[in-house]
Amino acid sequence: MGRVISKSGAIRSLGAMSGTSLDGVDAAVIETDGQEIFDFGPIAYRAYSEEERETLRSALGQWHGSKVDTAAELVTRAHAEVLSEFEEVDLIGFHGQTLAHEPRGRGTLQVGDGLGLSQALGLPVVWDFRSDDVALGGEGAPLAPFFHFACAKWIGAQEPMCFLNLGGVGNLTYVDPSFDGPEAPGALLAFDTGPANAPVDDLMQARLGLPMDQDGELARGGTVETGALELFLAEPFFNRMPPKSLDRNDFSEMIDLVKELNDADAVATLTGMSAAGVVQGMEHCPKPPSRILVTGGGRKNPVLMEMLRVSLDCPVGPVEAVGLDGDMLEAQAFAYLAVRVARGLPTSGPGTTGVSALVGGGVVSSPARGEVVGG
Ligand SMILES: Nc1ncnc2c1ncn2[C@@H]1O[C@H](COP(=O)(O)OP(=O)(O)OP(=O)(O)O)[C@@H](O)[C@H]1O
Ligand SMILES: CC(=O)N[C@H]1[C@@H]2OC[C@@H](O2)[C@@H](O)[C@@H]1O[C@H](C)C(=O)O
Repeated sequence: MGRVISKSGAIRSLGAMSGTSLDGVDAAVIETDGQEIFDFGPIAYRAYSEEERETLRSALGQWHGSKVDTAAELVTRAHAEVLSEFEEVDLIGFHGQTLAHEPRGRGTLQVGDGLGLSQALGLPVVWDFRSDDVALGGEGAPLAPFFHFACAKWIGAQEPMCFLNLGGVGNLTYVDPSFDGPEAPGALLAFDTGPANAPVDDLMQARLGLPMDQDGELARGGTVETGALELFLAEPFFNRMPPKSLDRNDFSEMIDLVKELNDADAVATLTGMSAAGVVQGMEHCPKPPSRILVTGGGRKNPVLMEMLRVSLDCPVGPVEAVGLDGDMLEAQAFAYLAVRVARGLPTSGPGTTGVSALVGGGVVSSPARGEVVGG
């Protein structure tokens, strides 16, 4: 059982993320006051089984109905399993699983029952992080940037730099650490860069029954088909000014652009598209960044990383180079954001989601009191 959340001082917060790759639940503890990172704590991972992944996949793009309910139950159960392993935690930040994201349309949907988790675990749970931002006209994503600002301070960055997350979707955060906090205009610029691993994973699954192109082995032997790459870059998304965000399957028709290609060329071309989206996105950085630190599963794909290195004129490397954990950064982000919500601090702003003013989203559910909106 955790302590009562105080108004100041360090909180041990446990964050959990079920990302767009549908691979599993990442969970990680951090100690923070909602501004500074004091320490990183234990981590855990709970993979989805093949059957569970299929259940989630079949609910993607749906807003209600039995598939959504089944997915939500599965997400809540998987989180309860992994989160109950942790001890000495004060607060939980529960992202849930995004099934649909249409910020300028029907909204954004992250499934999983935060109130039920709170009651099962006996701890306050912060959840539904994105809805308020969307309701106020923001993209609702990406939300990790306020945490990236704290990470830049934690690593002692002095110059503008970028964090690049290569998950199912890619997202980039430009951080200028000369500002005092993430709320300051100009401290952050963030947006989704395009699809990252999702199209490669989908093609590998459809053609070869494999979940990913492990270590870029197939792409390494293929050639990028430039015609398909040009068609991809002609998509209106790439001409839009940031902030901007994507749903996992917004670019699922990319697979059609490579349908005539052999497996190696098709995967190489989809990998090249992911890299090209990032390269295009880098043009929006207000100043040239001193380095790009890469997080998410795509940093383990040497072919994708090499494509980025040859096209970008600043050092590109995994976040492990500065002592961060690229498998856990998103879970840590939602642990950090939970503390900000509990303390009434904003979690997004004009530079990160395009919302017109700072927003502190999120719902706080406590086991005793039920649901309380806001921090
Ligand atoms: N060794 C590897 N070689 C190639 N690709 C890899 C490797 N390891 C992981 N990946 C890719 O990374 C993906 C998982 O990335 P990650 O866990 O960052 O995604 P996510 O958090 O679910 O997505 P998002 O950040 O969009 O929510 C896998 O689906 C796979 O495509
Ligand atoms: C709607 C949604 O869940 N978006 C995710 C997704 O995965 C990567 C990218 O698209 C990013 O915008 C976001 O996640 C990260 C954690 C974020 O909010 O920062």
